[in-house]
Amino acid sequence: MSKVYSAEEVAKHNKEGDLWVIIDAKVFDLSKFANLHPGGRTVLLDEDIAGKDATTAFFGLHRHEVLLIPRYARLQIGTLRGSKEQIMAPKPGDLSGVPYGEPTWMTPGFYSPYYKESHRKLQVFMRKFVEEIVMPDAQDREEDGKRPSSYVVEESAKCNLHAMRLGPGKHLKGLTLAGGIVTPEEFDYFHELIITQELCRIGFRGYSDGMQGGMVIGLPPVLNFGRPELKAKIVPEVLSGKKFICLAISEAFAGSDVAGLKCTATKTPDGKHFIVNGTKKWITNGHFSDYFTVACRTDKGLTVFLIERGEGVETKQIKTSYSSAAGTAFITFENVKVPVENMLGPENGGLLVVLSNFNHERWVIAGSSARTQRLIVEECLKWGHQRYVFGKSLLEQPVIRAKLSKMIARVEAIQGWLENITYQMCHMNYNEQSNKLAGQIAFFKMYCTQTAQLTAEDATQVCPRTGMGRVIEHYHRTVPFDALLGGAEDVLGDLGVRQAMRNIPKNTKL
Ligand code: HEM
Repeated sequence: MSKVYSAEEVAKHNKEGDLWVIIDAKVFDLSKFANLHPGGRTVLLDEDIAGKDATTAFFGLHRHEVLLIPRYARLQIGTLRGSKEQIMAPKPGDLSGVPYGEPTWMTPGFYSPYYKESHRKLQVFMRKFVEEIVMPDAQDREEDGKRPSSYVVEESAKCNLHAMRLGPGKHLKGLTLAGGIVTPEEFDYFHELIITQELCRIGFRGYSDGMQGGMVIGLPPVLNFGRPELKAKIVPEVLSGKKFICLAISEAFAGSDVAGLKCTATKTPDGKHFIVNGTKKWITNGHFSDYFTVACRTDKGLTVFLIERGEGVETKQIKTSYSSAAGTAFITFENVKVPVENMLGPENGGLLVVLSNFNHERWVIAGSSARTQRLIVEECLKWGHQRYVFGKSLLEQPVIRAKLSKMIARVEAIQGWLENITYQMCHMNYNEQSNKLAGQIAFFKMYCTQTAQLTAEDATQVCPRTGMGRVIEHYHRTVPFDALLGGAEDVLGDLGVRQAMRNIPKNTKL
């Protein structure tokens, strides 16, 4: 491996059965691999490749990570005399050096009024955590479609990541967060935003949801509306990663229209239980959840219950076009006996419980969308820089630059808006947020998911969809989901305008 070869020596190995190439000052023996090469044997035997420096050709067709995979890295037999490796793999935790690859607050030489020392330290912690613990598992689970490994769940629990993902609040009390980088008292929405944005850098939408996406929306009703005894049992089990929870509202019959739900809960004559019957559909994490936060129709309205997996509860995995790692399920409840103590909030007062966490959920989805769009911009800039057509890099082509200009402008605009909303959230109590920010957040999420779809379209014009473009392909395939989750785009836009209508002073005239 440490052997040094001259270009002349390498050039002698230029035929079938005896085939060497140089890639970035490294010499590879592809004699046996040629027959196994996914891109075929003939391309390697080309007179410009066999025995030659194939660096430009290689990076025009492969991601750098191909060379880091052990079975391929082993093909290296030495290095080229007088040359030095130029292309370095990023180390876990590294920031991207690509312009616009990171939000400005993380870009050297830029300033921000929002982020303190603890935010910066948490960002560094999360980047390493994601790249060392989450990313390898995400890649494997994307291949086999299984749920995130228990190892990732346990490591997340060790640093109280599950608890931090629920945002600031009493549930953090007494916990050591990220090894003590931030205290529960100072933990704010910017800390949570950093966690959300670092997690979605893995670029696998379904896996991200599989990582307790159900908990982020299913546990808050328990925290905010559950009886103390129920909370004392369930919250620690879920935050320690021992048990899983999901939010089960939508049905085949009704999605955004929560008033149209058909799943029923009927009180037993002794008043001690409810009997739940009905179905739920598209429930993130439902397939592997132990607990279900379920909205049911009761005699005079809607009531939310915490239902434990057990007799009468069946879950079936739904095949989605994003990933089975999310455990998206169809659930049936058949004569499920639920104690009244498991009611979350008042009987027939479930609508408020369902609506109570929507702003937070939408803000989380929009924050992920903003960061994933940036990842796509970074992918396209890298690709445009390394891919050569008609003798020039793609970035030297004006049509490609025109696409990128729109993508970059959008991604910078949404991060700026996001940070403004987050700052308001840090300074407003729950009621103020509901009154003043519901419209802002609705518009913001609508705008994020609309721009995300434009960015997905633009990116597919810049970058191929498989191999080099696997991140773009996945993005293009999964991006429409965000436009629906937490409220469909058009419904949100309308909600924002209706909130503005309510607040126009009566005496206002042109
Ligand atoms: C160490 C050397 C090499 C290794 C380990 C390697 C490995 C791979 C792998 C794993 C793929 C599947 C697609 C992907 O994952 O990106 C691939 C595809 C391909 N490779 Fe290579 N390769 C090597 C060298 C080369 C060279 C020198 C060429 C020169 C032309 C080449 C041409 C191609 C082509 C044309 C494809 C198909 C690309 C596509 O479908 O978009 N490979 N290679």
